[in-house]
Formats: sequence, structure tokens, C-alpha cells
Amino acid sequence: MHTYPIHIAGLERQLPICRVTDDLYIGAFICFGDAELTVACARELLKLAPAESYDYLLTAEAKSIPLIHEMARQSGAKKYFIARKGPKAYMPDPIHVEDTSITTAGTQRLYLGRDDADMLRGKRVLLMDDVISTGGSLHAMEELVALAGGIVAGRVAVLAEGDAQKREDIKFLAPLPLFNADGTVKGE
Ligand SMILES: Nc1ncnc2[nH]cnc12
Repeated sequence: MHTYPIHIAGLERQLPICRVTDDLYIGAFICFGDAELTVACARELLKLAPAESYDYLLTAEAKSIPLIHEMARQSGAKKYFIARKGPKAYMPDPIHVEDTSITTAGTQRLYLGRDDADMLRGKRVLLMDDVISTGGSLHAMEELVALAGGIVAGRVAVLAEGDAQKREDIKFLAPLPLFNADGTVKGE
């Protein structure tokens, strides 16, 4: 398998290049199980958004969960929010929006329990994701915050992939290209 070397938050990793379609491959960034990277990325992500600029952190499950937890732990936040991919029996009267993603076929939904949604009303919410690519998940998080009556305070990600690198409304730690089947960078 081809890999792509990347420097993130002072660390170096080799991202495995994985097929999405025959002519689209991604450098898979998976923080799960990498405690050193999770701690370092959380530290650097917190530097992208001043603590006084937001009330709460929000991400969407699943890959960013350890990251948001570590960001909360390092910044002393007692509560953070996770948009879920499905409603759960223990989520009262959930709200939801539609979501599309480069790595998941079809549409997904993002859910928040009414209790969480109520807490977000009138609050400034910093959106966080591990990778921003098409922007589908980020857009869904924005809609969820709006539905809950919250205000998007900013958008941060570890990596901005493909065209997302050109976005001026997000802050990120490193750019990540898209790849061809032979492991070469797309568009070069
Ligand atoms: N390169 C990538 N690695 C992990 N998750 C992703 N989601 C979108 N692009 C991704």
C-alpha cells in the first residue's frame, strides 16, 4: 500500500492511501488508538481558537471523539457535545439534519438529544472535525447548531483535504491532498 508522509502538531505519520473510488484515493487520517497524536493535535487545535471566543465545543461522531475529549480536558471544559449518527433510546426528542461525506456512501443524519440542543440555545459553538474534505459533515454540524438556536463561533480541523485547503472560513493544522490510484498527488 502507498503511504503519504505528513507532519502534524510536531509529529510525523505515514497515512495509508486508500481507495474511495477507482479514480479517487485518500490519505487516511485515523487518530483512533494514537494517543500521542491525539494529545498533540488537541493542544495545537486549542491554539487556533481563543478560549474566550466560544462557549462549547461540538464535533460529529465517530473519529473525532477522542480529540474533542482531549481538547476539553486540556482546556478545562466540563461539557462538550457530540452529534450522533443515529438516535438512541436515551436521547430525548432528538433533533436531526442530513449529512453527506466523502468516506460514507449515500446520506447520513446527525442527531442531538433535546437536552443537548437546549443547552446550545444562544451559545457560541466551536465546530471541530478531524478532516474537512467536501465540507458535508461541517455543513451538517452548522445546520444542527442553527436548529438548536446556537451560534457558530468558528470551525477548526486537524486536516483540510483537497479543495477545503482553499477555504477561508476554517482553521486547520495541515493541508492534505487527494490521490490517484498510483499514489501520486491529484492535480500535480
Ligand atoms: N483523509 C481522510 N482520512 C480520514 N477520514 C476522512 N474523511 C474525509 N477524508 C478523510
